[in-house]
Amino acid sequence: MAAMLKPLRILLSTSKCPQSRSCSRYVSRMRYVNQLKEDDSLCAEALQSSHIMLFHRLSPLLQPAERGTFTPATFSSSDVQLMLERLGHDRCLLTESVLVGCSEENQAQFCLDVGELDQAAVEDECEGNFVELRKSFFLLTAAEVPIVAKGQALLRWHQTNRFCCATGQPTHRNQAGSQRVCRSSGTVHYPTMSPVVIVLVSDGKRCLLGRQSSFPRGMYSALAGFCDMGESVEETLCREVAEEVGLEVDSISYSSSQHWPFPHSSFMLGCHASVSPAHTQLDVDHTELEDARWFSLEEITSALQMKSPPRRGDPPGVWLPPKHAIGHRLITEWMERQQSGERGE
Ligand SMILES: NC(=O)C1=CN([C@@H]2O[C@H](COP(=O)(O)OP(=O)(O)OC[C@H]3O[C@@H](n4cnc5c(N)ncnc54)[C@H](OP(=O)(O)O)[C@@H]3O)[C@@H](O)[C@H]2O)C=CC1
Ligand SMILES: [Mg+2]
Repeated sequence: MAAMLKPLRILLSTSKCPQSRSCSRYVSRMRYVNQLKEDDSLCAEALQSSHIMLFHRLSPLLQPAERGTFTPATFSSSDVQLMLERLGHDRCLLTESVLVGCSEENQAQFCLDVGELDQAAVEDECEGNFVELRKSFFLLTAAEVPIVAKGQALLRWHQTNRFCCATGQPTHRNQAGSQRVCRSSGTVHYPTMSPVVIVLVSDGKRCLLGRQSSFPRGMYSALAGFCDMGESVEETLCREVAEEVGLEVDSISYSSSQHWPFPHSSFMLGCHASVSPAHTQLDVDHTELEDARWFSLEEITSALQMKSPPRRGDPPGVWLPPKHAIGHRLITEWMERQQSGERGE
């Protein structure tokens, strides 16, 4: 029987706001990660005693956790090296790991794609399953999603940027995987994200959601659109709302942001916007959206309570984005504001 890899149960930590925790620990962690990005030999040393999350063709390895939940499987680098040897693979694959952060205990965290290995054999060794990233978003906690999304996005970037777009020559990564260099021109390439504005429009009593034909059945979300070159967030927001539903917004407020790995790393800037209750007639661009409509507070409240998407044969119901998506956060914020406004009246 194959020797099983013993998973490490560690607290996955992403960067936290300096004011929210002990400042000095946060500062030392951030500086350590920065050093690892800049110093290849320090990073190679850190890799030898690091924690590693595994992916197979960009799907993260998950293991069952308490009460029917799942968690990203994390292993020591020596266990990963032993597994690579047992499966007849070169230990060198380990150096293709990408740095994703560092634990509260200053232990470097890496992600490695073992797509060259037999998927079932790795799953057997590790007592877990590789789960497609979108699906894994429904299984993981809010603390685990960002680091898994970051790991997948970085691994994808390396897989698709092996050649310099200016010279056509191969590019070479640094040990942390935070950049690739074209040695023939000296150009340094960094991982990129496309800025996207996502906006929840309200007329004071209702909020506006749309759906693309590619969304799962019954799912509606806030309007979103990529920023054009040279645009500000405000300009993108006004243009997208005008293009997609034919409305002019009166006011805008920023909510929060999120890295979104689908389909190719967007940087989502989440906003609320209001339109005049006198100008709410929609003129939907059906080349962009299959449907868009206004939703009452009651409709949103009951849609947020749905635990699973509508199945085939169920009565048509509205399904909102998963709880880790910024679209979900904007809708929840709007609902809470409406409820507190109502209570205050
Ligand atoms: N996290 C969340 O809650 C949500 C996230 N999103 C994400 O927001 C993103 C943008 O939303 P969407 O409504 O599709 O955007 P848009 O309304 O801008 O429409 C998408 C189209 O814009 C064009 N486009 C322009 N710039 C880019 C670029 N940099 N990358 C890709 N396409 C571009 C493409 O057209 P063409 O193919 O004709 O060139 C594409 O089909 C999506 O990737 C989606 O995953 C959306 C909703 C919720
Ligand atoms: Mg759009």
